[in-house]
Amino acid sequence: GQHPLDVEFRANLSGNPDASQRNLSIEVLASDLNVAEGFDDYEHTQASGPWTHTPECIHSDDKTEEYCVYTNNSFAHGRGISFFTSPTIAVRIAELSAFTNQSVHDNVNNFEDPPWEVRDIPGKGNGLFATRELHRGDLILADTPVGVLQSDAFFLDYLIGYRYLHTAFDRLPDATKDLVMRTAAHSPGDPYMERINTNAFAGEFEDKPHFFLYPETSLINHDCRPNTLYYHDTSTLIHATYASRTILPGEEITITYINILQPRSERRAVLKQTWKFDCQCSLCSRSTSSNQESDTHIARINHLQTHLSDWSPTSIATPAMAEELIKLYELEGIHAAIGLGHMLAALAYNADGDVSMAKKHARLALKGGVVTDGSREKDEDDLRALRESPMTHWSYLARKIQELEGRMGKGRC
Ligand SMILES: C[S@@+](CC[C@H](N)C(=O)[O-])C[C@H]1O[C@@H](n2cnc3c(N)ncnc32)[C@H](O)[C@@H]1O
Repeated sequence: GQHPLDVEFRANLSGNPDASQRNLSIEVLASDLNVAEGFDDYEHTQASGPWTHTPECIHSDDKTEEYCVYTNNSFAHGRGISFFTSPTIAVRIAELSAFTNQSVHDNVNNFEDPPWEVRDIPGKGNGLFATRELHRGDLILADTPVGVLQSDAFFLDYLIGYRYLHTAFDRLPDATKDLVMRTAAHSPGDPYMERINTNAFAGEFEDKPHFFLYPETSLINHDCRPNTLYYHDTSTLIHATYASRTILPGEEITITYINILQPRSERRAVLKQTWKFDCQCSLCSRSTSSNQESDTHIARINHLQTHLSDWSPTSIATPAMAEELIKLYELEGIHAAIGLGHMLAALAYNADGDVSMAKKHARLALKGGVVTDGSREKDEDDLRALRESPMTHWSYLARKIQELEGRMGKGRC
């Protein structure tokens, strides 16, 4: 599993240079949609599932790849949703609780009395500002995506992909289309594609890369030391953003668009390239010496995380490394990772046979909230098992045993 801080959640979808290298049997990109060859636009006649419109499909010349627009415009009590994805994935989508149990969306997309207001900030556009004091774990907003798009679908032919993108959004209810058009577009170009590029989250869905557009979450600006963390539930499709520390009224609510465990220069380069702004965030605008110190901490954090996640026989991880990691997260203000730090500490202590320290950190990890690969439930179940019964947990003495086996192995040779 990957830690969320290791994942770039937002990335650029248009004009991917890899497209030409992909091994697809497709015609050369046609300059005019009307003369594009090699594609059959056709409608699926055996459409089934929760779709309110007939899926519209595109496929590669050799028919090994097919992608369709699937819309349900009553999704989430009338907000609607469109997918541009493969038929096999659409079958799986129809089975999600998001479609089989409408009540999962009873308390989302509700912005009647939010703990924030939208303000326009010079140089940043709109942003969210807290109107009440928020504490770690408080919900800031939860919304469902209006567009979910498999990136591969665009590699067949960008221009035709754009047309399907338009079909996907045009089929949504008018109020939802307005929400989409109210999100920012940082570059001129196709209005929908630019909104995806500026606002969408990139993630895996059914093991394939997809982009998710959440209209309200899109209002949150970036900070390299954000005061929130977020979870995406792949079953309900709800994206929920929570406070990761105390946020005072009037303070801007921020998330990170990038892996924040990179040095300042790299962070700024990605933000400039993908989101077209020069980052002046709380961290980036500190003095050079303060940033050099932070870069050193970040390098050390990456080093410690790597070792503490290493369960191979050659792992050199120790509980002391986990304690150092937690201190560094705190020192650097990486609040979202505190739960992860305690989880790594719980495992490191248990792997060393220190059951009482393992239990203590398992408790703190559960309290802090932890998500390593997008599945909070999985991590929490594992931590609860560790807290209840450390000696039967998979991690118990794991590194000690490996160390012993290593020594015995050497002895035998
Ligand atoms: C997802 S949108 C955020 C909301 C946006 N400000 C709006 O008006 O709707 C991303 C865009 O906001 C701007 N932005 C986000 N964070 C920023 C920051 N820290 N500094 C300057 N601009 C920022 C950039 O133009 C970026 O492409």
